[in-house]
Amino acid sequence: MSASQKLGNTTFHGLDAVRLTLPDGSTAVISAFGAQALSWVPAGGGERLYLSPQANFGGSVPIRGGVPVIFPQFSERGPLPKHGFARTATWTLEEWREQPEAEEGGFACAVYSLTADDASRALWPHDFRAELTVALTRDRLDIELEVENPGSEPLEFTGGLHTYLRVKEVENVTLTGLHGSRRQLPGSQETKVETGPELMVDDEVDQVYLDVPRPLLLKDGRQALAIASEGFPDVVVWNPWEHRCASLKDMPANGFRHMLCVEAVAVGEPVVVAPGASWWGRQTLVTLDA
Ligand SMILES: O=P(O)(O)OC[C@H]1O[C@@H](O)[C@H](O)[C@@H](O)[C@@H]1O
Repeated sequence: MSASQKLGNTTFHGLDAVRLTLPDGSTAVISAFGAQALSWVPAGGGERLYLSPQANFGGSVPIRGGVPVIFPQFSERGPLPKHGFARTATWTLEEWREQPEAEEGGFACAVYSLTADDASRALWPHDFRAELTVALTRDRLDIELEVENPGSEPLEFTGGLHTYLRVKEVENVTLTGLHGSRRQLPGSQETKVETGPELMVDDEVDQVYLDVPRPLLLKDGRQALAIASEGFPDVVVWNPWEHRCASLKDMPANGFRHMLCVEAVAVGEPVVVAPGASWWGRQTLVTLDA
């Protein structure tokens, strides 16, 4: 099955989207707007991505939740709009496939592309081709960003996958695997080694961890998630907590209780892609539920 001219096989809150389904009942939904995964439900389980009930699906502002693609600038660390322009661009759907007969319960994927155009060049005067692939297999979601440099100068960017994980109650969650990594202090280049054996969230957290060995493990009661990554050296952990959440128009007042962003990013050092070369980074989520 291929979608040639269409932007998906369904709509989601009015946006063109692809819904991937496996024979075991696992599903994922990805919108062409932002090439953003908006839902992932492994077989027999519940939703694992947080999508704000007040998210704006108008197609011009970022969607609060799922897995926004941050490119070519992380946050406000440069002159571009916050988190770059890829999350507010409509990507081209190159292909979607469902292979229910594939080994180990089937395979499904959707592939999107985004290339430089007049609008992107006005902000960022570079040629590029980005490809975002979302692959669904049993118990597992892989999201991969590939960036090609068709230009004649090196291409430099920061960015990543801003994954909003759904949790039952954030104060009861533990994130393991950051111990020993360097944590960048807010607003500075200084770093401190993380000494805690696991991260617990009981206040606003907005931290960049540099060169983090993977996988990480997120435990949420009887649910657990392994968070692996290749190509993205750094991790951002973000929860706005009560006060900042109240200032976000597209989050309900208690939204912060049900989400934790564990982002696979390249932030400490920009990615540099040589002319004619390409780079890729991937985040893999695997359910390990009891
Ligand atoms: O509200 P936005 O633009 O989606 O950003 C959300 C958060 O994204 C995180 O990645 C940043 O570290 C935070 O500083 C930021 O607040």
